[in-house]
Amino acid sequence: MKLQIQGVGKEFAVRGADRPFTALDDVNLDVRAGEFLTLVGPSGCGKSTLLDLLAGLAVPSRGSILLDGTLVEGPGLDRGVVFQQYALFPWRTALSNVEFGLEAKAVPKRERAERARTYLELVGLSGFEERYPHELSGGMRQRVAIARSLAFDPDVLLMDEPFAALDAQTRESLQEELLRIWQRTGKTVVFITHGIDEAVYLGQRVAVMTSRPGRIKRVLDIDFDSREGDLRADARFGEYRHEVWTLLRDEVAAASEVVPVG
Ligand SMILES: Nc1ncnc2c1ncn2[C@@H]1O[C@H](COP(=O)(O)OP(=O)(O)OP(=O)(O)O)[C@@H](O)[C@H]1O
Repeated sequence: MKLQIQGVGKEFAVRGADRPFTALDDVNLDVRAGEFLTLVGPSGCGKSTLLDLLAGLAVPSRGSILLDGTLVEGPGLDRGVVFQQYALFPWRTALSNVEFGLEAKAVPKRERAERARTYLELVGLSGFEERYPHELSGGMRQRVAIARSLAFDPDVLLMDEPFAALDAQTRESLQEELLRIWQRTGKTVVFITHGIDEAVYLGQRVAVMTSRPGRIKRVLDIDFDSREGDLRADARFGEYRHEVWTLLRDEVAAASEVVPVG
């Protein structure tokens, strides 16, 4: 197993409330090496909280997270994180943004530039190396962010709604590219999304979360004969989509009934 999430809970202190708020409660999930797992759930169910825990940006209140059998205790270069907002350095060019992670790994300067070029090419951005973030479109910036997280060659990619801010067409082409990159590199990917189509299209498994507190409600295997061609036109795509939709509908209804503590 690449990642093991075992009995994980996360509480937050809430101003003015005498009890803490339970964002995650007893989350159990294993992610296999080389797997593409998507995570869906109603708004506020704790998806980003769970990703922060996997990234080591926060610590669980209960339970543990293991990466290759070792307890995750902080961020590390074995995990690359891509957020919804591009989080690029505005004063650095695309190339220099991608080189950033390599500086942390003490890769020599010449090799850094070469590797950064290779990854920019992989995400379809050859010719844009010297552009600054403000000179790139939203989709291009997100490609740079992906190239940056791939460049230092992490085993695991953690992605928090990376395509949510993009228009439908750009999103679809980036989804396709991400699948291609995943197939080529064999990374383990955990991908959070609001989109049911996106979850079914990208994931080999889709984990559906419950609302408040967040738990894993069900993990569905998405089993297409082949990932070539137009998956969305496959009859089974519609069936999986409906299954996830039904699981989510109950949770969204439950979430809207609950009055938040504090
Ligand atoms: N630092 C914090 N302090 C207090 N509460 C927090 C904190 N971070 C998150 N929460 C609460 O924990 C719950 C889960 O938040 P989280 O951002 O993980 O949800 P999400 O599923 O990613 O939501 P969305 O889909 O809307 O992005 C929310 O109710 C949120 O208000």
